Amino acid sequence: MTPAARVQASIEILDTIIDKARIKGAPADRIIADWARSNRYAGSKDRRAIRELVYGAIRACGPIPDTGRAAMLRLAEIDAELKPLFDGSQYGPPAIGDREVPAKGGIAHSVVNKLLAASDIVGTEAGALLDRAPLDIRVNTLRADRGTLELPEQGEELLAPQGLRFPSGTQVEQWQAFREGQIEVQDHGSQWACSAVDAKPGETVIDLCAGAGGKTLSLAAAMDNCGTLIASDTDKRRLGNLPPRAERAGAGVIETILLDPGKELEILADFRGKADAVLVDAPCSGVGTWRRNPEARWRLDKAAVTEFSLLQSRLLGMAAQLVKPGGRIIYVTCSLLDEEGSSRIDAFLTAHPGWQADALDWPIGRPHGKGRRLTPFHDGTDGFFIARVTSPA
Ligand SMILES: C[S@@+](CC[C@H](N)C(=O)[O-])C[C@H]1O[C@@H](n2cnc3c(N)ncnc32)[C@H](O)[C@@H]1O
Repeated sequence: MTPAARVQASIEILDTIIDKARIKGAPADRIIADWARSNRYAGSKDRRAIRELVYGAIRACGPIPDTGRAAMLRLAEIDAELKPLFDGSQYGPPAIGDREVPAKGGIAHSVVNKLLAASDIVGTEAGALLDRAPLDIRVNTLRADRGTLELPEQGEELLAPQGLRFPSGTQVEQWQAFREGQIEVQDHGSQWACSAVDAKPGETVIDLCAGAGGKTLSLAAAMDNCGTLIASDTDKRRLGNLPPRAERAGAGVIETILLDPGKELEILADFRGKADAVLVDAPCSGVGTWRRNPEARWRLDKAAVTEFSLLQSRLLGMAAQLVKPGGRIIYVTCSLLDEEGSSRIDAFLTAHPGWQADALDWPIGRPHGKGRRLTPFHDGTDGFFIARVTSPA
């Protein structure tokens, strides 16, 4: 494909992304993958360049743009090499008209900006939410150790004991160490969220919202495959991705349990009052992951945040019934909105007298409410709120 044809293809993909974002349909990643599947003439270099252009344009726009072309024109305002590619050539985008207006820049639409400001996310702190994320891995101690593992590239050692950082886009999935389960892709902040669980061999630990098990695998390593580790979720497809990952990682201790929304506690009845720790990695708006999903901000509205906050409180209430006396709940969201973070823990502590928030005394993040906040700007991680509360003994 010519450079101009790549720009035009990106504009068409952006049109679909914008349409789908308006109706909260398919995410950008899936739309790009679908496009690649149905346009086989695009080689790997074309696909990579198109992906860069699409994500570049999404990052460059603040509120949702009217069209893919307006989004690309916005990117052309900050990337001087793009403008000449609007050349009207075959398969390329038509020349830029005198009256054409690029989409607006900024962080997000005004409602989301207000939500961020209400949680003290402004200025450079807000801008960093749209940076490109590096590629962090966790060395899986069930199969290797950071001190001795040899990798094709030397990563930067991170503060998390098994964390290494590589440049964005490093294809670690192609490394032998990945195929052999010696490393897992996991954001540095997510590694700290797991360390808040402080899971020990022999304990009973429930990862209530396990998804595809990114954090469960880390808990299995911390437990040295010894004890009871339950990975539950209401999403069959996500949870179904966990067993093959666990096998690759040698994490034999994990048991998956599919939950029925509304009947979670019935299904987990055997564990009531038995868990040493319950990790609630709750569904949230994902504000802290905009570096990876910048288009998620076009889908966010106040009603969605309120809906998430209700579910988050319900999950915390469930977790309280699962822990044994003296047990702990670790609450994590990859959001920086207080309504999904510190306010949920405040509400939990008010509704559960006798429970106490633990200090998470770490070399990363800052205290925030009764927990800790990690941000792309300060910590170079995804944005997280992390808190640990302990029940009366
Ligand atoms: C932030 S994601 C979890 C990510 C996962 N822990 C990881 O590290 O990859 C939140 C998960 O909560 C799940 N979920 C939503 N409602 C739930 C419920 N009522 N009970 C348990 N899990 C739920 C979603 O399906 C989603 O997989």
